Amino acid sequence: MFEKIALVGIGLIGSSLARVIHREGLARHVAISTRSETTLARARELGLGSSYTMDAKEAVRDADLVIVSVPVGSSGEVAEEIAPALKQGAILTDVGSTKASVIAQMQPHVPDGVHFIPGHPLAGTEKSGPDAGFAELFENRWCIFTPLPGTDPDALERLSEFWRRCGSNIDTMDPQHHDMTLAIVSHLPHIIAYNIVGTADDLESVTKSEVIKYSASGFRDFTRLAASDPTMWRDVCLHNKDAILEMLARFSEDLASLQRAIRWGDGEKLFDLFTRTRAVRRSIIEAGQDIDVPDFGRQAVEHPAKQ
Ligand SMILES: NC(=O)C1=CN([C@@H]2O[C@H](COP(=O)(O)OP(=O)(O)OC[C@H]3O[C@@H](n4cnc5c(N)ncnc54)[C@H](O)[C@@H]3O)[C@@H](O)[C@H]2O)C=CC1
Ligand SMILES: O=C(O)C(=O)Cc1ccc(O)cc1
Repeated sequence: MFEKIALVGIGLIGSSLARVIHREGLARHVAISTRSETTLARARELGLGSSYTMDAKEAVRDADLVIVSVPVGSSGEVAEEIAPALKQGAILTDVGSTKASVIAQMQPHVPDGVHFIPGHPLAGTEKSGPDAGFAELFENRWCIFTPLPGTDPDALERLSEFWRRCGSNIDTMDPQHHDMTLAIVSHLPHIIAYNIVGTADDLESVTKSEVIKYSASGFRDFTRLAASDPTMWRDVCLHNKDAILEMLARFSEDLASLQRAIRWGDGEKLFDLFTRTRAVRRSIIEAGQDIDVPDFGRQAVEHPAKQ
């Protein structure tokens, strides 16, 4: 599909892209660049690309597609660094979990004649680094684009086709809508997980070994999310602040209402809420969106409805 693809950042997402690009033969040359020497050496050991450099400018030179896969707080500095070396007509995209902030950071540096199309694959795990990636990560997952006004339709179609070849389904929306939606479906669940595991870790009446020994699967599910990369999630919180605070405010109100129902023995209210939420889970399954992640996401479980 492309003569040369440059991957800036080669962690979970960048290395998964490298693997699927190789498997599907999507580029003749894959240039890999990252800031950390150790990570770059590991990427080389894993044979993830065709060339390796600490100099992002060198990696993106002559690339037809440049994919920036770094924590969202670093996207501005990366854009500034690579801008002078971007080829005319190249497509520049990212995979960041927040969109309005990434656009605000990157767009000012994008030269005329380069097609900047912000993107976000809704696919990941709690792991990070080049060893954590796998070629199947994007299979049957959504990739959302938040194109800027005036985006070249041909460039958008080319990038969409690339992600389809990686296994994803494509959707487009505006960045604010993306950030509000992701705040409730992804960012809040992670924040809640960090909080509950932190609360359990603080408990003095229950020893740490009891938390580990008796952790039921509900708590264990939270610990998986709470094991996610601290740099990445610090940046998500700082760069989707307004939407997250809005969702946290709603969540806190609803939690207070739930707390009151428990305090006053309002079983009917509890039963009604739990019935409503059970229906949400059923709708997800019926929509074929129930992609379970046993073995930390390495095997997508086929849902019976899709067989
Ligand atoms: N982990 C996940 O489940 C998902 C992550 N994302 C987004 O993908 C992006 C990358 O995340 P991961 O691959 O999970 O992170 P990661 O921690 O596995 O990898 C990050 C990579 O970026 C490099 N890096 C950091 N700062 C840099 C800089 N200033 N210049 C050049 N390279 C730099 C690191 O050396 C590393 O190679 C983030 O923006 C994240 O929000 C999107 C979907 C899912
Ligand atoms: O590990 C999980 O369950 C995730 O939710 C992964 C994830 C993290 C961040 C994203 O922007 C998209 C997907």
